[in-house]
Amino acid sequence: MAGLTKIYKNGRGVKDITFDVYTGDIFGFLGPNGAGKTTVMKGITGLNTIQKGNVRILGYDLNFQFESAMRNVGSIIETADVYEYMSAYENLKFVSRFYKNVNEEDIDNLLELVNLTKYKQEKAGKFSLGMKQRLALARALLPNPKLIILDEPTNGLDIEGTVQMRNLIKELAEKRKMTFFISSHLVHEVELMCNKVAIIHEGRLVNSGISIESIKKDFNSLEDFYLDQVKEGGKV
Ligand SMILES: Nc1ncnc2c1ncn2[C@@H]1O[C@H](COP(=O)(O)OP(=O)(O)OP(=O)(O)O)[C@@H](O)[C@H]1O
Repeated sequence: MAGLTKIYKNGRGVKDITFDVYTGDIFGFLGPNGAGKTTVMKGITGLNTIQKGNVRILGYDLNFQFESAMRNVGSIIETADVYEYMSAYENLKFVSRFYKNVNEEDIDNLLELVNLTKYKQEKAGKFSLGMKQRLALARALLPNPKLIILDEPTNGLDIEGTVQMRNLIKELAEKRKMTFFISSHLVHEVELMCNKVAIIHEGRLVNSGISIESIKKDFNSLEDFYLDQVKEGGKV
């Protein structure tokens, strides 16, 4: 992504966001509330129009080859929307009609993967937030995407739900070689889940695409690094 800019009418938004996510990364996009994470994620999934900048996904230019670019992308942006009046199975079955080559076995495998087999026939409206998040993730995985974009996937989850989601993401990255781009305002969560981090603050990128392992050679924690970086930018 190079120079991504989206300024809303009220003057807020994001400016000149540039970084690369590489295959196999679990890339954390870290920033406080209102920093601009969702705006960037909407920009790279076509949910809002960007005013400037280029986004390439798996070699495809988002401006000119949108469908090819998005064919390999699964995403959950803002809310884990599920159809509450449908069962877990029906949710996946319904959405699977939009994709070629998804069969019953794939749906069962996904339900198993996100630990919802037991609740296959239960209405999603009765699910906990964690279960809804996992169902939404299963739905995003239906087309077997190479890149998964998740906006605050552990937001509002309890400890168990958070651990389950984190382990699931790590498992998918390791075993299925999926690449993740994940936004979060939770520094510890990013430290535990991701291998790289970019920091956004007040609509500007403070730092981009650094390996967390290398950060921890110089800093006690990602939190110390974050505070150092944001201070250096004169922001706190
Ligand atoms: N549709 C909109 N119209 C005007 N301003 C907006 C709009 N959407 C977001 N903003 C503003 O743009 C800035 C970035 O918002 P954004 O939702 O991208 O931040 P975020 O980092 O995702 O925050 P959060 O973690 O709270 O969701 C904020 O100041 C927000 O108030």
